[in-house]
Amino acid sequence: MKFASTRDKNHIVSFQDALFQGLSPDGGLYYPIETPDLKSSFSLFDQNSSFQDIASSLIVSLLGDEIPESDSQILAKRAFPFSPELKKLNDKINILELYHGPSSAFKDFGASFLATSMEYFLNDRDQKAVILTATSGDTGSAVAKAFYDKKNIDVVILYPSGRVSPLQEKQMTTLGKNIHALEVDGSFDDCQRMVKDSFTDKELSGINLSSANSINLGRLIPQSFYYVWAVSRLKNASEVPVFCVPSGNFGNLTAGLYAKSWGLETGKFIAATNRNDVVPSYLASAIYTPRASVQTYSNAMDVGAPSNFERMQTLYNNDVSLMKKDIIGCMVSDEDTLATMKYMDEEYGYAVCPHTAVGIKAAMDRTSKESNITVLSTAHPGKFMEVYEKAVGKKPQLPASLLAVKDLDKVSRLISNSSKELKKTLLSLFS
Ligand SMILES: N[C@@H](CCOP(=O)(O)O)C(=O)O
Repeated sequence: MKFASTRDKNHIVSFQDALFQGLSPDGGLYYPIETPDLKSSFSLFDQNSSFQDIASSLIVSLLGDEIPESDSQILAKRAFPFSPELKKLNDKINILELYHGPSSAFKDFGASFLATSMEYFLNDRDQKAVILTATSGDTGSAVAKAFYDKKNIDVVILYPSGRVSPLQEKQMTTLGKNIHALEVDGSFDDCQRMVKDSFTDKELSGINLSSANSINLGRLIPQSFYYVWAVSRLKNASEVPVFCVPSGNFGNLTAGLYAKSWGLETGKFIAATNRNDVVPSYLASAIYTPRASVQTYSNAMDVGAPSNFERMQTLYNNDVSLMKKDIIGCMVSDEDTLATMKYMDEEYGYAVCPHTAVGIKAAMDRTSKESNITVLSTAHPGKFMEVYEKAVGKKPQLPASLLAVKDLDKVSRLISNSSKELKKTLLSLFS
């Protein structure tokens, strides 16, 4: 499979180049130019197919010209020593738990595959890489875990000061070694802008920069694998599954749309956002107006200019009516988010994080129209202890990954929200 830039369809690269460039030099995002028909491979998967088997088969189908079959099995095994879990909530709603990996969030699937495949290709290349990542909370912690102590790779994480949960911050700032945390006096959108500016800055061309955000295809492609895994578990349902995806930067949703374009049998996708609802607004008005993000209880989705919107527009030829055939937008308020967390505890004895609550509320509002909805559960509720306590009135249980960092001291460097200051910092660290 080959990949082109969303800003120039004639700029075509291999997977390996897309992986190490992160962003295309013209500022666009790489997208798959081919649309393989994988229906027949999908039909072979069932309840007994493990996540690793599905991942390895998709690596061959999608990236087989660069990763041979024998290596795909090794890569899948190395990248995914954890798996999604599917839980039935009621007759109409299932929950796809994606937080059983090392940082307790769905980003582990993408981050772990990215780190594993970069290490795999770096073995053949005589070079070092610096991974620059913007995070509103979950990406940074997953990337820190996935790349920790990897040879020839340094990671720089930019996060908005005071706008990630205390435990997310601990996950990013306590590892040390090759993981550098920059606390930015600004919003996630500032962090994302600063990262993108660095990719096109000629003075930084001496540093081999790449990204671990969903702008990097190596992060995005593996996120499609769990949709395929979920459908393999939901095969006997009378209706095809509708996926409800809590969305911020829209990488998770875009990965699902790609899987559908490759022949995965799904219904529509519900794009569930918090008050940062630029995509639902676009679907309603056909006018795209990115804007400064506002702070909400579902902080990892506080994104005012979602990166992957560019890929979504390319997929649907900039045609909003085509996009609306596949995507339903839904905005969930902070009040409803907290109320849903409480409701889930009282009604089902099931703890959910604020982002998953946004998805569940959006799904519950659609059950009069859809009867087989799978909500992607994005993170362990323990990562958002303070919001959980506020909503439910008790503390969530913490998984081992969070207990391990809870009492460690954070080490971060505070910088302003200027691309110039980031440049200075990168040059001082890596030249
Ligand atoms: N929600 C994200 C924001 C970055 O999104 P990404 O999927 O492009 O990495 C986060 O938790 O950092």
